[in-house]
Amino acid sequence: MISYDQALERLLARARRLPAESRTPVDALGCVLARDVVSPIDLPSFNHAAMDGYALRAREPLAAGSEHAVVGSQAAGDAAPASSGNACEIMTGARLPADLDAVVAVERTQLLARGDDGMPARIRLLDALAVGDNVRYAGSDVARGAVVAVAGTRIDPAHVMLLAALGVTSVEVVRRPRVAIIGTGKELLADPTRPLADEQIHSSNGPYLMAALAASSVQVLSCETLDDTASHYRDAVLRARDAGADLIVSTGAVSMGRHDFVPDALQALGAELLFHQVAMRPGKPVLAAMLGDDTLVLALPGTPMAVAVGFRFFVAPVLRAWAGQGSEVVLHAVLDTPQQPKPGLRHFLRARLSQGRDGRLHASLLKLQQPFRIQPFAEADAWVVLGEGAGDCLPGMLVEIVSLHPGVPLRIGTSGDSN
Ligand SMILES: Nc1nc2c(c(=O)[nH]1)N[C@H]1C(S)=C(S)[C@@H](COP(=O)(O)OP(=O)(O)OC[C@H]3O[C@@H](n4cnc5c(N)ncnc54)[C@H](O)[C@@H]3O)O[C@H]1N2
Ligand code: MOO
Repeated sequence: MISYDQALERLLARARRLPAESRTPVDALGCVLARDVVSPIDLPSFNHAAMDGYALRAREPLAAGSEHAVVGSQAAGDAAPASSGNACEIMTGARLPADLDAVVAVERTQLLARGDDGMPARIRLLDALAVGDNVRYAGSDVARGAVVAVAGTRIDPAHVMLLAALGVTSVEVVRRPRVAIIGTGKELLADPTRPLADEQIHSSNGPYLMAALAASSVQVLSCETLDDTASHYRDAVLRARDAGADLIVSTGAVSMGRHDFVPDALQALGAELLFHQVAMRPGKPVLAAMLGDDTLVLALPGTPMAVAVGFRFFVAPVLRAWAGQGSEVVLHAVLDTPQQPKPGLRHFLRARLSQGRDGRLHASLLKLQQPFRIQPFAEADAWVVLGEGAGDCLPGMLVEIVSLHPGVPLRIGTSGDSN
């Protein structure tokens, strides 16, 4: 049986980067940039007022109490007016007239006179004013030609705002991976609107994988639920491959039982076995195989936590490699619960996180860790990963933690009762 690290290495050795495609920034949400994005313009693109008030010329600093004639009014969207040399009424976001270089907020002035048209004609400054006061300079946010997002960045709404402000109409992103899901087991009821027979269970692995994959911006091609017939599994695998799946994730029928046909079925299809059984808990019976050069099959054990671990610790790193992203940053927390992991196995344990009074992140293992239990998964904040040689783990030691779902920041409980 190989170790988790060896298994992951074999997977990543076969993970080629997916091709790039062009998308609008909004359509690129959740996709990973294949190339750096360079700004085509300065942002802001012109010097503009940060306040509603008056634009003045302050090359020589203007003293508090100084009086100024006001000519004209400039609102956001107005073209730059001809230079008058006088003060000019101005609104937030309006382009600064070419010869003016400072803005005073209207409430920091005294209005001395209005013109016949009712417009401000003369003002007095309540404070001194210097060049650049309340001016937002062209290029002060982003300079034209600057790299604003690097290849490997996952586009989030903040990037969409930035790209839109720069007038970027298309970006090169890595094509979304195409994944097909196959659930096996004649006990499974896939349609929750139908009544559950005594011998049936609701299928939760398929919906979980659909949700987890969608949250990773993967295109889910299909989600099939099959009985325990090997030929049905082979047909479903071939259907998924022919539909263009980069990855087929199946659940169940991969262990030692009479009905665990997956290893033989994949062999019969001529798949190249990468590994079967990994020294880890949960999820030990996991199998990986290549169907040709382009389709990876990950056959996860059916037990719900074996599926969750398989997704988080095998599927997620492969998705990163396909997107040209490196491995995730390794995070640590102080262990609050003693644990005696079985030597030689990599353990993935569900934990609650809190920020202790010492200001550090603390991980408290949930009591019920059996892999069939789903409730503690929904209560957990993170995975704690214990290595094969972790030995007796005592409270106070630092342990590796991994967010429950890829791409989602760590959820941290608010109890704060750790010390
Ligand atoms: N003799 C041995 N028996 C088992 C071993 C072993 O080493 N020797 N390993 C155990 C481990 S660890 C796991 S994990 C399971 C995995 O078995 P399979 O991959 O063959 O999975 P199934 O038997 O098909 O299902 C296991 C369990 O999960 C339930 N299940 C399956 N699919 C779904 C689904 N879509 N939604 C919800 N629940 C599902 C299924 O009903 C079973 O209860 O094998 C151990 N046995
Ligand atoms: O892989 Mo299993 O989930 O330890 O029962």
